[in-house]
Amino acid sequence: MSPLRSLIRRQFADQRGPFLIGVALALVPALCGLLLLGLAGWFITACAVAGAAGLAVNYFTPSALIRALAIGRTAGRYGERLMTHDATFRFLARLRGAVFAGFASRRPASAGESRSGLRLARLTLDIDQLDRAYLRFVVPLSVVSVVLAGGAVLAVLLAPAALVPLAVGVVLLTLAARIVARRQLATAARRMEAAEEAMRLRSADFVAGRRDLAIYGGLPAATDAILDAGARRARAEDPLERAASLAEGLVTISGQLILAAGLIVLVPAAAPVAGGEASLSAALVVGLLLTGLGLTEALSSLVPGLAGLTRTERAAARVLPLAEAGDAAQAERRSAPARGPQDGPVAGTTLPPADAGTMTQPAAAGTMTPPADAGTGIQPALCFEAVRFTYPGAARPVLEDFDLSLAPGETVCLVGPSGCGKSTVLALAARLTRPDDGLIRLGDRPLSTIPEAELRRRLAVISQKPVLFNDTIAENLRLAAPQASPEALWAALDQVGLADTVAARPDGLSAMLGEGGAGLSGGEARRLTLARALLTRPEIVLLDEVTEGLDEATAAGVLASLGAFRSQGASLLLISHRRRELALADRILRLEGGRIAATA
Ligand SMILES: Nc1ncnc2c1ncn2[C@@H]1O[C@H](COP(=O)(O)OP(=O)(O)OP(=O)(O)O)[C@@H](O)[C@H]1O
Repeated sequence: MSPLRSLIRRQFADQRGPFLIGVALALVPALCGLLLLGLAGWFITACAVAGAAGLAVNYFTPSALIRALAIGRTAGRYGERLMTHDATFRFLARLRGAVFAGFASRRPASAGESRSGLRLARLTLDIDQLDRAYLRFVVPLSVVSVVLAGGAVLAVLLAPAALVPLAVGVVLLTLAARIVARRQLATAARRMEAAEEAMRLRSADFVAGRRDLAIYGGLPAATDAILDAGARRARAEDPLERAASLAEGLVTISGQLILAAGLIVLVPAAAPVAGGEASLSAALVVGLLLTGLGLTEALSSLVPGLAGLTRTERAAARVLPLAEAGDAAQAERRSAPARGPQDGPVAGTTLPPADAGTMTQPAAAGTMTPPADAGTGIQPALCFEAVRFTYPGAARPVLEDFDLSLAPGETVCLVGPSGCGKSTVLALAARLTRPDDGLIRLGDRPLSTIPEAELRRRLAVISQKPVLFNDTIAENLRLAAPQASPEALWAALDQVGLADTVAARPDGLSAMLGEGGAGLSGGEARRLTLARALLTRPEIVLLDEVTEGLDEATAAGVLASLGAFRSQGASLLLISHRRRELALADRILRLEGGRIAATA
């Protein structure tokens, strides 16, 4: 099934009632418009004929009908817009949820997947494009089909000869649809999207790197690169625009042919037959001809939908597989509470106390409880067993036969030369990527079997680039714990030494942060992410060079905040080269050649 058809089917299944009511309501203004034109034509002609013949004419009833049709057309259009747009936006809102759930559930291409922001921007644009399928294609096509079917019935009843131009008109409409759905246009649309992507990427690079570009004299070349992508976009758009114009022309010609069908029916009927009256009055003929003119207007409503068809189809082809993956992920999440005890704690259940040293969770069915650490007899909080990991396309694995064990409440610092795989260890522990071989356990369960929501609650990742959003301090904190009370937020801020700073702001917790946490210093931003993580009382905290780029005093403040996790009983796995972090560690592990080479 074509992506467009799948999309329409999905919307129909999602919004069955509003979908059909929208189409039915769209018929009201179309039919009122047609009747209005016809009645007005008839009325004016009838008045002129009556005036010329000196006859009286009842103009109250037609005037009232004209007014009623005008009101009906306006009200119908309002109702139709309300219903069709509401149905579409509700459908898109649900689709967005499924698409982003699908996006989130994908296996990351690699730990360092880049440009995901731009990919999301593309996806957002794609979803916006999908409103056209129903609003600009299904609704006008349904109206035109009903009106043409009505015209065909009239032709059969009044003059079958009129079916010929009517049929030619329909053939031309089909041709117009075929022209815009041509395969070559899909290629042009692909080129246009590639050029748009290049424009967006180059513009983003231009904005992010404008200072370096200015220093090294690269501004003109960067500007030319953006303009070049713009020119490529314009060239790719050309065939699409030409096809749209051709389709518009064909729709107009088919409208004229349908008008010709009207003339074939009406003109002979207006001619007086031998020895008698004409079967249709002149006024009625003018009225019906104007109705035919109105029909050409209805046909032209198809043009925008036809012109955007290729892009809508391509957008649907990209979005729908993600939406299906999202449906599956959401269904899995919904069914999670119904699972048996073999899956361990599920989202919403209370976790064991943060003192992981006393954890006594049952083992997952089918998985053996791993032996406790032979030396201490304590179950490790996090454990890598013979893990191998290779980046896609890389010649050699980064980690090979890699073992690591982190005891409950322990702080371990991972050191090693640049590129030896330290960040990869954190990415694997956070399940941002998965090992090729070997096993990673969180407590007594394989990491791969832990439901996503539970994993994110039990394990926090804090990187050297704090991720903060353009929102209030409270909402930035509640990202981790949406139900957290203001008291809990203040307590977390207090634990990282930020409570006084936030309290000093006029808006306190409601103070807005700019993009990326603008409005906070580097140290404050890092401490805010620590406070956010504290709210979930994680068992494991993974920290990647958290004091990088901070001066000694600020770094000391951030490191002091880590004590709050330790007092909650959490295990800390740090990556750092700095003496100040090493001093915190219970153990220092040196990673070299894909495995732990030394322990201190
Ligand atoms: N997304 C990726 N795709 C392919 N190779 C990658 C990717 N990310 C990292 N690598 C490679 O894997 C190796 C390990 O990278 P990693 O970032 O884990 O090292 P690191 O020890 O954290 O380095 P640093 O101390 O410089 O941050 C490096 O050789 C790096 O080039």
